[in-house]
Amino acid sequence: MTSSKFETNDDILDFVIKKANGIKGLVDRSLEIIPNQCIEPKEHRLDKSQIDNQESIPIIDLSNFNDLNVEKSIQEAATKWGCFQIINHGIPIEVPEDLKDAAHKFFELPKKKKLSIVKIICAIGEKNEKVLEWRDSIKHGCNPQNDSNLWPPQTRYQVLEYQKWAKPLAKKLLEVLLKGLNVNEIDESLEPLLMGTVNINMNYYPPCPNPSITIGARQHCDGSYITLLFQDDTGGLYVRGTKGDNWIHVNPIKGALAVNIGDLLQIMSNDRYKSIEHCVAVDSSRARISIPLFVNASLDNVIGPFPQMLKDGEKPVYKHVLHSDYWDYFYRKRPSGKASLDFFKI
Ligand SMILES: O=C(O)CCC(=O)C(=O)O
Ligand SMILES: [Fe+2]
Repeated sequence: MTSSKFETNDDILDFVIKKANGIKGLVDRSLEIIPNQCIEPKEHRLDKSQIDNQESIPIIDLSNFNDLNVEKSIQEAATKWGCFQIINHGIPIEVPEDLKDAAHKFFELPKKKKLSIVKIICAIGEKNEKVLEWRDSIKHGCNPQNDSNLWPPQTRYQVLEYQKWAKPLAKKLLEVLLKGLNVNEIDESLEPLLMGTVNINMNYYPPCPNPSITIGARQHCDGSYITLLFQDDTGGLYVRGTKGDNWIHVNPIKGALAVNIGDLLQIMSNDRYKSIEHCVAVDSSRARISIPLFVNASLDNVIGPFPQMLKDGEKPVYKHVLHSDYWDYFYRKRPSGKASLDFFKI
């Protein structure tokens, strides 16, 4: 790496965000020093002393999905952890593997070619901090109103194929989770609320010369109902353990998917299920790919605890708010960890 040719921090933001070169563009310029705009404040870095190798999140075998014990393990994992991995989920191994290869192809395109295709999303920290996460992302909106012709040709076919398998799986998982709340199966009236917006993102974490002072994805909860996450075998995803301040590594398992409970399900379940706080550390020598599928409400839905949660006189923990207002708040405040739920709290 050579020394930075950027004069000011604004130059970096301009290069990475406005000119959409991404963090990969920075790495390709072989900077010797990590730019200030990518140095994560200490309090948001992953504290290695809190990594707990004693705990691990449940691995649930879905070979017998309709078995009541399997349903119970899913509901228990969502209650205790907010996160679990699933194996034998029915998606043929080559489908996510092809998706991963497609992501590499896209992110490793020469800069100009990549930029002419699509805008890269860069995640930036709290308003006044403006620290960039060490990753580049793209989003594929998998909804009737989204036109897949606008997706990169390098990823289009693979994402279409993956969503064919992953969307029904997500729906089935949601159905089991709702069953645990005594909410009926997802019928026509519930489907727009529960699966109104489905997005498949691709995250590319370039190798980082000094991973201890950067963060791939800072501590957050997903704003979804659930997220299905495919990760490659690099490792680096950490979730909150049950002791409050410990972090647990989500060990990559070939072909497995991690399932995260998001804020929407914590709210709708009036705290029965817990959204999982998580973060990603980057690697010094390998680029990492992860592919989350976020199952969300539509922006014009009103979100609040299901009436079934409150029918025996239980007090609501959350108020009803317009889903789009939550995202306005999220992007304005960039809340860390579980603070994303504060907007809904009564
Ligand atoms: O890369 C990962 O494993 C997690 C990514 C993530 O948390 C996100 O995109 O919301
Ligand atoms: Fe996430």
